[in-house]
Amino acid sequence: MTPPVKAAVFGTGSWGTAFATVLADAGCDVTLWARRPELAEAVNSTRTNPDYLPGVELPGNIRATTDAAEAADGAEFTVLAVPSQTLRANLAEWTPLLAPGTVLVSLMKGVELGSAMRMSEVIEDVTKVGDDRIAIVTGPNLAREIAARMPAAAVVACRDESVAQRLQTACHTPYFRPYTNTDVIGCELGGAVKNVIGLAVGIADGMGLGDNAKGSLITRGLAETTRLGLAMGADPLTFSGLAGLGDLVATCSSPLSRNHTFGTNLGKGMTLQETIAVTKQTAEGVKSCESVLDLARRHGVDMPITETVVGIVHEGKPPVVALKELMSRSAKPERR
Ligand SMILES: NC(=O)c1ccc[n+]([C@@H]2O[C@H](COP(=O)([O-])OP(=O)(O)OC[C@H]3O[C@@H](n4cnc5c(N)ncnc54)[C@H](O)[C@@H]3O)[C@@H](O)[C@H]2O)c1
Ligand SMILES: O=P(O)(O)OC[C@H](O)CO
Repeated sequence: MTPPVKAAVFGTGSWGTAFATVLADAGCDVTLWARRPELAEAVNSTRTNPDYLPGVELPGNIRATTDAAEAADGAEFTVLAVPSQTLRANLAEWTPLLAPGTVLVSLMKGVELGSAMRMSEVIEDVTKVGDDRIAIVTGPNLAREIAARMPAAAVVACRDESVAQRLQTACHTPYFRPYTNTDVIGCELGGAVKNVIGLAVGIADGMGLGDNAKGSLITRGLAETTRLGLAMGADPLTFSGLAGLGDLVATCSSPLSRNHTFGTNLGKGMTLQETIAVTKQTAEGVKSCESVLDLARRHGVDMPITETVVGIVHEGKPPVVALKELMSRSAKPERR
């Protein structure tokens, strides 16, 4: 009998823990790295993650540790599930510990501030591992639903399709259906920009603007994501798939989305500081809206919804003023 695939998951937050559950349910032997000893201890002794996924029973083949070397040892897949803006510093510590030949897997949906790098680019930059050994997982995957074993499809993307297929097998369960893709740029952009559009839709919901506004923002949000993707060499078809439309719909319609909820609070009139204070987990779009706009400018792409979100979140623009500006932009054909 072949031994189980060994996977390490760095990050014991909502998605790290939920994806560890997927891997374990698919038969992998999973080691979960946690920052805090009390959380690692709680995972091992109660088989739950009381801080991030209370009430969800974790499989027996997940073991938590705060020892990064122990987690990384022998892992065929090294999964990274930390906030996008801390990844570079985290990886600098973990790189010497990585198992030889391991495939690095990003679960993150953000763009680095300053460098405007996608997460796979940060991973390549820090570890010097080739892009044929860097994969991403993305799609409509709200952690709490996945942890409850509710059905979802996902995308596993890697430039090397055979690596994507290995990862697909390692995380395929009766409730989690991963599809492979080799368009890493498109898949990563879909995941990062949908958080920004999720903020915009949340703001509109909080302002009570209705479902036509929501449908319009989702569609025009996808249009500006696709424009950026095209300028960066992505396959435009990726954006009508799970990493694009699929994730946008889930994020923009679910109260479980942190980005959507963050936007809703702003739209209802909370200040940025008040909204941050009530947000306990990572809402990537809050920081990545600036790096996505940076990317758009570097590529000469117009992204009015992203620009509007940056205006509201980082420049103190009142949502009603931002709405008026967005609606009074010059008239144009839909496909431009
Ligand atoms: N939660 C979801 O439904 C979901 C689904 C798909 C993708 N994602 C993406 O996965 C990534 C992680 O999200 P999450 O939901 O697990 O976030 P989370 O806020 O639930 O957990 C973040 C984890 O990172 C750790 N962390 C925070 N600061 C750190 C630091 N400086 N160094 C090391 N670790 C640190 C926290 O302790 C926690 O374990 C994000 O990019 C998010 O967009 C989340
Ligand atoms: O909670 P959010 O807004 O980070 O969204 C979670 C996932 O990315 C949805 O696919």
